[in-house]
Amino acid sequence: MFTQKSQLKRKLVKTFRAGKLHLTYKSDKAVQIIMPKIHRIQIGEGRYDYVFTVPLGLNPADVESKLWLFHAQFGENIELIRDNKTFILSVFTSDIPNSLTYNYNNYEQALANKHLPILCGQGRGGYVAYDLVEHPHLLIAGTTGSGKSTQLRSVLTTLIKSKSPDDMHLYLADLKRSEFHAFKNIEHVQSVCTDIPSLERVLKYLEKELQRRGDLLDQQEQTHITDLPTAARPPLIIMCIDEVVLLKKEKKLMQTVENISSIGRALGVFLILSMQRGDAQVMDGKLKNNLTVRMGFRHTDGVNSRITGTPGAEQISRETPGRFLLKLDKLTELQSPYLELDKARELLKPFKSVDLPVESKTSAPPPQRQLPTAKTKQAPKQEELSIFGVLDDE
Ligand SMILES: Nc1ncnc2c1ncn2[C@@H]1O[C@H](COP(=O)(O)OP(=O)(O)OP(=O)(O)O)[C@@H](O)[C@H]1O
Repeated sequence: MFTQKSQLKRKLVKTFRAGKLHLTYKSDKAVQIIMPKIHRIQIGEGRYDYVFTVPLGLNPADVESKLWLFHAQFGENIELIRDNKTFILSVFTSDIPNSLTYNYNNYEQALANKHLPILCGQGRGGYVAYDLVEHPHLLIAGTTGSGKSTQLRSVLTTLIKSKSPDDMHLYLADLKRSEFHAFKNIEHVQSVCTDIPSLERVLKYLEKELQRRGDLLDQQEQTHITDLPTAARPPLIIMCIDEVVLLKKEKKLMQTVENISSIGRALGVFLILSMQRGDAQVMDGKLKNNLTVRMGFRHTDGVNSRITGTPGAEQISRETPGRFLLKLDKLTELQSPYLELDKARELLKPFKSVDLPVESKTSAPPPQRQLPTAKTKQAPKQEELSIFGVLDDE
């Protein structure tokens, strides 16, 4: 280990020298060179990381401007992150896999300690997942066959497996009627809409829910739903709309979607939207700014991938479905887990409630007349629907 670290250190010092990334003091008798200080070299699985700081007098921007030099020395799979005078140079020794079979057990560590863990995939540094509560509202975009639906399936299945139906409610909308069959009658899933009227009802319900949750936070003098005591905390809600572009002409519905994107974070209501390509009209104004995380699968051209917010997604090869660029704090290339429909059905089996007629589940959101409390958190069973009716015109 010691000799390996010495070799790695020499490699970095050589890079500093080649790029003249040091201070040089000359006197009559000698030349003194002050190199950046290497504080740590950490060797991990599939990667090693250097932590170094530049000496006072050397502009840290010079290091950043010579990124090409680090690439020349360490290869393409590196990442250079700067925090003031300190840099972390990560060198990835394993490449991104071309395919990754979904295996929930492998992701448990990446999913831990997150309110709503969004499993993204595997990158050069290992598995990547983030918390939707910390980074609200997700857009998944990519041309046909690029792997969006598979990713949605994996994201939703992972959420269902890792969260209890008391803590998370899902509302799914699929106007193409091609996705989400596997999620019908799953305990967490409050509704699967396949037409505009049913989606309209759900969004109306969510508008009221936002209002109710805002009132609750006022009463409890809290700013975020996750700050409430567990007993008073309503479940986190995710509204997931596949091919949201189909709603473009539905101004009222889009208004609600926008509204959720603006105020949903504090109130515990989040969006996951998907579309085939970045649509400037849909991705206009508020919505664009509020969808803080983007997954850009293969795009057909650079204009669309820039609208999606994942420039470079047009260069993803047709040969690697499931490959995408994740825009979180920065752009990262990842491979999404491949979860086939049959396998998803198998994984979801334990969460199926009684097999009810599809219509009753798809036609209405749960009839929650008041904010769910610990006792009422669980969505009422379907039989109760007929007693309460639909809350549209409350
Ligand atoms: N993560 C993945 N790893 C390997 N292959 C994948 C992955 N995701 C998708 N594929 C392959 O690509 C095909 C298309 O994927 P998918 O249906 O998810 O694309 P899509 O972008 O949703 O397309 P559409 O918009 O037409 O529905 C899948 O049938 C599968 O063969």
